[in-house]
Parts: sequence; structure tokens; C-alpha cells
Amino acid sequence: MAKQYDILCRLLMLGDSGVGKTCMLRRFTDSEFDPSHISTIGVDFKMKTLDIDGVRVRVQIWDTAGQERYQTITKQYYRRAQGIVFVYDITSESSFQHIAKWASDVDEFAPDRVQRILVGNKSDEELGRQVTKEQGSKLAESFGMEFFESSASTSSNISESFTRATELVLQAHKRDVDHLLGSLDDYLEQAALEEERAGGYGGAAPRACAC
Ligand SMILES: Nc1nc2c(ncn2[C@@H]2O[C@H](COP(=O)(O)OP(=O)(O)OP(=O)(O)O)[C@@H](O)[C@H]2O)c(=O)[nH]1
Repeated sequence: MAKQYDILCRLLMLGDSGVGKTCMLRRFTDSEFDPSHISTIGVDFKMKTLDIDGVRVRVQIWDTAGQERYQTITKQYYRRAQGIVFVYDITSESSFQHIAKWASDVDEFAPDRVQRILVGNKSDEELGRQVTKEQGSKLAESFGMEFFESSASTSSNISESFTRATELVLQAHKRDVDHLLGSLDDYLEQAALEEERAGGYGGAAPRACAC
């Protein structure tokens, strides 16, 4: 059977519990928003295929638990990440302050070449805003990251954020794309197996995502 993608790209979402990582991912892959907060246990993932400049990129996005008690588990996933989406909640000053701690963990545990973006989520909650757009932008700049404000609720900048993170990974690997294609074949085989075993997101999502 013909391959449905050219490259597999692995992104990892990091940020405090409750900032909206799972909601962002669901919005991106399933176009859904569920206002309830069920904390992620450990890690979960979803996949979506993007067309970036004619390259079919199968993006595997790992959604990690923000809760401290899962950190030992989640850190094991940093090593294989190619892109990191740091997320804070614009209505939570503490989640913004903690980005420095998430970034320092990534420095310690992720590959040197990992690409990063910063996302301030819940931009629809203007009345509860505790972190200005300028603060977010400055922090991102200080870490050399691109910055977005998003809303999983309204869908604002959700696709843009994940797509940009994927583009950055592709750019970073452009020179050794042949090597990437080879090694990512293994990833896809493994991912397909895991997806089949897990039945997608907690068994609720269809196996083939809307890509
Ligand atoms: N208003 C608003 N609420 C949001 C948005 N994104 C998420 N939420 C709400 O924030 C809460 C937490 O969202 P989750 O996606 O479960 O948060 P999380 O970061 O995955 O949390 P952990 O799994 O514990 O790490 C939920 O009640 C969501 O409904 C958003 O863009 N706008």
C-alpha cells in the first residue's frame, strides 16, 4: 500500500496543569472543544497529517500531564521530541512564570536541535487576563522562540501554532532529510502500532484522524 505521508514529525506539548494542552490538541486534530478538565495521566498522543510546501507530514503530537507527580514519566518523552510547544494560560500568571522551569527541563533532557514555540492559550478570556501579550512576546524572544496567543475555545491560532512548530522542525532537518526519512519510517511503524493498540485517544477517537 502506498505511504500516506512523506515524513513523520514528533511534537511534545509542555506546560502547567490546566493551561489547555489537551483542549488545544483536540481542537487541532478533531475540531472539538470540551470545557471539562480531565487531567492527562502521564502522556497521550494524537496524529494529524499536514501538507507543508507539498510535503505530507504526519505530525505526532504528545500531550503531557502538567501535574508535578507525572514529571518522571513525561521527561522520558523529551529525548525523542523534535519540536516543543510550551503552553501557558494567559489568565494564570503562575503558569507563565513556570515556562522558565519547563524550558530548563527541555535544555536538560531534550535533543539540542529541538525546535520550540511559546503559546499563551485562552486568549478568549480577555477579562481574566493576567499576562499581557507583550510579556508573552518578550519571554518568547528571550528564549529565541516564536510566539502565539491561541484559544482552543474559539480555535484562534491553534492550527497556526502546530503548523509553525512543524515547519520549524522541517526547516531544522532540511539538510539531512534523507536521514530523517529513514529514521522516521521506524517511528511511524511504532506509532501505528501504538495507535492501534491504544485505539487513539482513550479509545474514543477514530483511528484515522481527519487529515
Ligand atoms: N476559555 C478557555 N478555556 C479553555 C481553553 N483551553 C482549555 N480551556 C479550559 O481549561 C481547562 C483545562 O484544559 P485541559 O486541556 O484539560 O488542560 P491541560 O493543560 O491538558 O491539563 P493537564 O492535563 O492537567 O496538564 C478545561 O476546563 C478547558 O475547558 C481556551 O482556549 N479557552
